[in-house]
Amino acid sequence: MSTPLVIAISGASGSGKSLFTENLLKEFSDDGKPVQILREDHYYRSQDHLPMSEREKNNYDHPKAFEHELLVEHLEALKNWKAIEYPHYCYKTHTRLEQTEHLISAPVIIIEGIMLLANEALQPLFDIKIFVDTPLDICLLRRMKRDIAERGRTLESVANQYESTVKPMYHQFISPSRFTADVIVTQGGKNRIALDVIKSHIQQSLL
Ligand SMILES: Nc1ncnc2c1ncn2[C@@H]1O[C@H](COP(=O)(O)OP(=O)(O)O)[C@@H](O)[C@H]1O
Ligand SMILES: Nc1ccn([C@@H]2O[C@H](COP(=O)(O)O)[C@@H](O)[C@H]2O)c(=O)n1
Repeated sequence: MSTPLVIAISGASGSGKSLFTENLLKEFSDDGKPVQILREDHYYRSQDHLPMSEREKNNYDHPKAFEHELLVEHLEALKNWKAIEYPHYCYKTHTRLEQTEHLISAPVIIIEGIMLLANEALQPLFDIKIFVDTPLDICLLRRMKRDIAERGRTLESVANQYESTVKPMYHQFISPSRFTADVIVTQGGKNRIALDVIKSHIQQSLL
């Protein structure tokens, strides 16, 4: 049996990574090819030991906020057709959930997240590296809507976090990581041509 193909999808928060991933997944679900999806956000470090007031102050846009060691371990296992205990994360309480999910490997594994291309230890595990490149002002507007509707944030907290960590960390870590990508996707999660090109490359690799 061949080694699973691992596709990393990165870019700024609100750039359209999740939508692009969902749309790519649909392409393969329609064809009946098993695909497994992972999210880097699930690997945010547990903060059970800290009170909420401390958790709220954390810099979630620094590479150290993620337990990348565990993600490396999990990707290595999946590449060897072994199952993993996939962590789950809660943005409202800023910590991991107690329950994990037993996840089996698949011929295609897609992982999406902001810091994937900024971490050297992860690079050898990726077969295709994609960077979703969306202007930051559009990312901010999308993030505002989403964080208020889905992640229990206020307009003021989104604006403060954006100025203090999201924007500076984007320029320090995420934006430079685009140069390690194989493909840069403009127009966010709905770029039909990018989806077709990547789908066809994956199909060729699976032959
Ligand atoms: N090309 C697009 N056009 C319109 N809305 C989009 C587009 N791409 C993403 N969105 C919307 O923007 C929001 C953030 O996108 P999402 O994929 O969650 O970003 P990310 O995963 O990069 O943080 C979502 O509500 C999504 O539906
Ligand atoms: N407790 C947390 C954890 C993460 N964030 C923010 O999420 C962003 C990454 O997720 P996307 O789906 O937007 O890519 C990142 O920019 C963190 O600031 C948070 O606010 N709270």
